[in-house]
Amino acid sequence: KKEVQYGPVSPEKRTDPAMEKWRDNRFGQFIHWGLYAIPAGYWKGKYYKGAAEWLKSWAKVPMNEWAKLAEEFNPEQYDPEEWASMAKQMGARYVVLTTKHHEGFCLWPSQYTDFDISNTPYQKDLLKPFVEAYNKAGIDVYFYYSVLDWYHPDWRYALKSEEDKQAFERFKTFTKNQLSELIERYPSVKGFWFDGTWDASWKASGQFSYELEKHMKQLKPGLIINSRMRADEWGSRHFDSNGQMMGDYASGWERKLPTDTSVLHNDWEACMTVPENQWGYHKNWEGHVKTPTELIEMMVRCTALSGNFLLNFGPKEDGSIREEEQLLVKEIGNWMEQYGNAIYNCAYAGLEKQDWGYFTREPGSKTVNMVVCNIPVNKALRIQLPKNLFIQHYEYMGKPLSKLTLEEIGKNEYFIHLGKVKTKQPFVINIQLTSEKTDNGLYQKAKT
Ligand SMILES: C[C@@H]1N[C@@H](C(=O)NCc2ccccc2)[C@H](O)[C@@H]1O
Repeated sequence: KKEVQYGPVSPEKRTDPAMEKWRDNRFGQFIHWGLYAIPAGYWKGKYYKGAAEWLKSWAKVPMNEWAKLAEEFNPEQYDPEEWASMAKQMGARYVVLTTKHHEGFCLWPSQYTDFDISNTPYQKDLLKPFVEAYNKAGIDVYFYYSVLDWYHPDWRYALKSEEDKQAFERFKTFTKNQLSELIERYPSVKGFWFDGTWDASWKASGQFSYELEKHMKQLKPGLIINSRMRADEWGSRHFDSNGQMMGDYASGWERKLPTDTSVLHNDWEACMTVPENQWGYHKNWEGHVKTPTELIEMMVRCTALSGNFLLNFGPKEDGSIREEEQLLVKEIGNWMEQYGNAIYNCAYAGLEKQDWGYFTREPGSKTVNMVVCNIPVNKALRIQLPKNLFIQHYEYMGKPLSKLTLEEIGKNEYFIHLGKVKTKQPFVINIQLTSEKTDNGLYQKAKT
């Protein structure tokens, strides 16, 4: 065991209402919006296949040239009410918006930099109407904030000299000032999604990130901060040198999902792109674009392992939403309308995973949701229950797709026979579990 002075600020599994709401939300909308949406993956007529919000890096654009984009930023079609209504239609219960990405451009008028929305043709604060619109829609607002800042003269990747250290001290003060400003200007914000914290300079600032987390939580009690914000004084990130999570949920799951129950120890969230790797708007998506069904299945997998799923949108420079993303709003929204109760407030059900899909359960409920993503060729869904549990009842959630029958095939082992079922989307079957072996559903057919 190492002596860690600047490790966790809050307990690993907070039980306060704000954190309980974070867990209950389960499904969030990520929004990456900034100057990078203007070039949208192209620079001087050349196509860059890398992530569009990193175009400055791929095209090796000097900052004074990149910063000129601010002179063009004028999103006439920006309508946060429309964005909020789409998010609500999709069934997202929280949103995470990039207030400042690695480029350093701020969507709000910050008193600590001139590289912000006030120095664009648009001029007005983009954040205030966004927060109001989403809160009005009943959606919790979180701010993404990149520590890494390509614009700020005092940013340093590493602290190699006394000059570096002095510059980075100024940068840390700037960072603390901006974060305090965001909390003071937008007090209904529920939390922060930190990014851009992988460089040596931040890994050498464990005590600072510890004190910054404390400071922010003093400014706003209940604030929720992701593990990616933190390093400890030994340079360990997300988890301190003794393996204790720092921050309120593990946020290392970027474009990848966990595959086993080892994640259950902490709250966690996976963030996901629709194409293989684009967060900011790119004019031409290359390669595989995930279908609504694929994304629904990812969301279900997260819920089944007690985690949140954060699906990314990249609005265009004018504030409009691309076709592919509008389709997701509609398709995922339809699914959530029917089956959202298998996601919201739900978590790991404690049952052995089966090939046909996922179990989810609202903690404490007798009802287990079986989310079927792969219908077996024998049309039978295998269930293996712990020895003291039996199936008391079973039925489709929502619209019945066929006549279900239950067969006991072994010790606490069952098949639910689907019969003839035709569907294009995952569907849900609810089972009621009981601990006494009464008419455990087997005799259900006898009643009808
Ligand atoms: C949430 C995403 N994180 C940003 C990113 O830079 N990811 C790439 C990356 C991930 C891990 C280590 C270094 C770089 C992307 O631009 C998105 O904002």
